[in-house]
Amino acid sequence: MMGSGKSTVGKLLGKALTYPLLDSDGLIQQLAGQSIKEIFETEGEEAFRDMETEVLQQLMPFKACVIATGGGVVLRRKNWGYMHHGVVVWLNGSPELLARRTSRDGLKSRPLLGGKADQEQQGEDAYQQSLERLTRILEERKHQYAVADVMVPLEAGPSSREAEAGASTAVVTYRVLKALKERLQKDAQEREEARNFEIKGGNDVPQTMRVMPSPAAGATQNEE
Ligand SMILES: Nc1ncnc2c1ncn2[C@@H]1O[C@H](COP(=O)(O)OP(=O)(O)OP(=O)(O)O)[C@@H](O)[C@H]1O
Ligand SMILES: O=C(O)C1=C[C@@H](O)[C@@H](O)[C@H](O)C1
Repeated sequence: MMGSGKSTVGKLLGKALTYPLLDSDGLIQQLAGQSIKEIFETEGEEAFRDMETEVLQQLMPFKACVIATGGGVVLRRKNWGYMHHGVVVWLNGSPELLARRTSRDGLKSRPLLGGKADQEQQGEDAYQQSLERLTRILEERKHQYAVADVMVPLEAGPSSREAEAGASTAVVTYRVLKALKERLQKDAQEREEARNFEIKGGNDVPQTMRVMPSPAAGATQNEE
């Protein structure tokens, strides 16, 4: 989602893993020679989504890297085919937290939050507008985000002094690393268990697994 910290956390995660960070929004802007806001305005959202899918496809063969995708990448089934080549992380923050961050940054560069190109909105109005849109978008997408391999909450503990801003980037990055490790260990364990299956019941092939003559063959025999 917008403002969840994909670029910020992605950078720190890349450092911790010594992997490069590839940012799909950044690559689209470089290739198009336009900002995301301009692409939405001149070519429309569908054209932007096509570019996003194209960039994702190009990034698919890369291994040992962190990819920060745009938040709308979950919308196309085809994109999941590409994303499942890696481990997909959902940075899950409340609309209130995301609205605080995006409205503080200004909405100008975020077309889906209704930023106006000619006028920067900040303060309470920008917060309310951002909150309303983020709440709707998250509601629409939450089932798609839930397909991610790993979900990491962005909220800080209730007693924390950071409650308003959410957990710090360092804490979120630590949570991502921990969740990734647990997920990869669980996958490895499941693979190991699947490999060690046992065949019970001696050498006899169960009735249900025997190769039976096809009904068509039977019909031919009866006709003779
Ligand atoms: N853990 C954090 N604590 C406080 N502020 C944060 C944290 N993570 C990100 N931010 C701030 O939130 C804003 C959005 O972060 P960032 O640009 O990394 O998000 P994004 O998910 O890449 O956003 P978008 O998809 O809209 O480009 C930035 O101002 C960033 O400094
Ligand atoms: O959530 C979204 O649909 C978007 C998120 C941003 O990263 C950009 O990819 C773009 O503004 C759209």
